[in-house]
This record gives sequence, C-alpha cells and structure tokens, in this order.
Amino acid sequence: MSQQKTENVVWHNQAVTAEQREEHKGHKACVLWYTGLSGSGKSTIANAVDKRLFELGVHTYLLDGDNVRHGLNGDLTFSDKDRVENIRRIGEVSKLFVESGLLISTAFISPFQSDRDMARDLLNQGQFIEVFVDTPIEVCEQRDPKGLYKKARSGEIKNFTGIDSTYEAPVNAEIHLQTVEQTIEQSVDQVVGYLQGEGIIKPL
Ligand SMILES: Nc1ncnc2c1ncn2[C@@H]1O[C@H](COP(=O)(O)OS(=O)(=O)O)[C@@H](OP(=O)(O)O)[C@H]1O
Ligand SMILES: Nc1ncnc2c1ncn2[C@@H]1O[C@H](COP(=O)(O)OP(=O)(O)O)[C@@H](O)[C@H]1O
Repeated sequence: MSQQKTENVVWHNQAVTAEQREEHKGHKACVLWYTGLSGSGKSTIANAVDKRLFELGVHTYLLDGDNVRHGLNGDLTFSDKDRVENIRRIGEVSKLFVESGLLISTAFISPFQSDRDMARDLLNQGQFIEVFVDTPIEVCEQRDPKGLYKKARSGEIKNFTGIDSTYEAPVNAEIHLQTVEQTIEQSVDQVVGYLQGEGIIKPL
C-alpha cells in the first residue's frame, strides 16, 4: 500500500540500472530477512553469515533491530501499530539497499506475517529470502542474553514478544534454522549453501 501523501512528485529513472550494479559487484542483490523471537539467535547468526560473505568478497550490509531503533526508528515503541511501521520502514530501506546492488541482512523480530509479506512484495521474485530462526521460547528465555525475559516476566517490560505480544512463525520461509539442533556454524553453512544453490553468489 502506497503511503504517498504528496502530489507532483515524479519518478526519475536512474542512469545506472540495478542489473548493472549487480554485474559490477559480481553477485546478485537480495535481502536475507531473519525473523524470530528475542534471543532466538537472529543477530548472532546474521553477523556470522555477514562475516563469512564479506570474507568471500560479497558486498554486504546488516541492519539490526536494536541498532536501527536507536536511529531511524527511534520514535517507535513496541505497540503492534509501531511494530508494523518499524517493519514497513525497514522493508523500504531494504529495497533501497537491494537496488544499490548489496546483499543485505535484516535482523528484526518482525512478528507479523503480513508485514513480512509486505516487505517481500516490494522486491522482485527471489530477492526476498525469509530466514526463520526457530528457537522455542523456553530456550530463548533460558538464554536471555539481555535479561529482557526476566524483566518481561516481572512486568517491568510490557508487550514483550512471545509473552504478552504475538509472534507469528513463518509457514513457508525459504530457510529454516533450528538453533537447538544446529550450531551457529551449521546455520552459516546452510544460509551460504542456499545462496550458492540459488546462484545468488558464486559457488566456492
Ligand atoms: N517489548 C519488547 N518486545 C520485543 N523486543 C523488545 C521489547 N522491548 C525491547 N526489545 C528489544 O528490541 C528488540 C526488537 O526490536 P525489533 O525492531 O526487532 O522488533 S519488531 O520487529 O518491531 O517486533 C529486541 O532485540 P532482539 O532481542 O535482538 O530480538 C529486544 O532487545
Ligand atoms: N545454535 C545457536 N545459534 C544461535 N545462537 C545461539 C546458539 N546457541 C546459543 N546461542 C546464543 O543465543 C543468543 C542469541 O542472542 P541474539 O543473537 O542476540 O538473538 P536475537 O538477535 O534473536 O535476539 C546468543 O548469546 C548466542 O550465542
């Protein structure tokens, strides 16, 4: 859905095309869209994949929920309405990065399927790769890397995902990572293997 409120704004075609940018970089542009509960492993795995891809010479960038909420989305809360706006903005920013020829990763809880689908619909077929970081809430709560579950259980934090705010698990994610069964390294191999299999990056 277009959010445009201004009139008399005309789209300019760019002299350098998205295809030319991809060719220049030597790989395809896309977004690895990680989704999962807080503590599921999104940031850890996205960073490890990003590092591996960088070492392989892929032009990457990583957008992380905690970091983006310090800047661009610093005005947003964790109400359902603001989470929708959070993901809408990240979807649009992802589109810009993909148009610039990068292979980007986003690590946001992105709890609602409709918002993830909205972000997918902004891109061409095959450019949006949903990565479900599937970790049971009991395990996330046990890990509690930031002490947030403890605060949510004590009522200090309201609207916490998985406790008093909804998380809709993906049903058809392109990549399904199960962090109880697989190590971080195995998850990295799976994601990089997918990218190679799809011809997004060159095989080793
Ligand atoms: N109420 C509540 N619910 C969930 N998460 C919370 C909340 N309050 C703060 N945090 C911290 O914010 C990070 C999630 O931000 P996101 O932008 O990824 O969330 S969302 O996609 O808009 O749902 C999340 O980061 P991750 O743990 O990396 O997922 C938390 O550190
Ligand atoms: N197999 C695994 N895959 C990913 N993370 C793991 C795994 N086992 C333990 N962890 C730990 O779980 C925590 C996940 O935290 P984080 O990456 O910040 O999650 P999120 O970004 O989803 O909130 C990290 O401390 C990480 O080391």
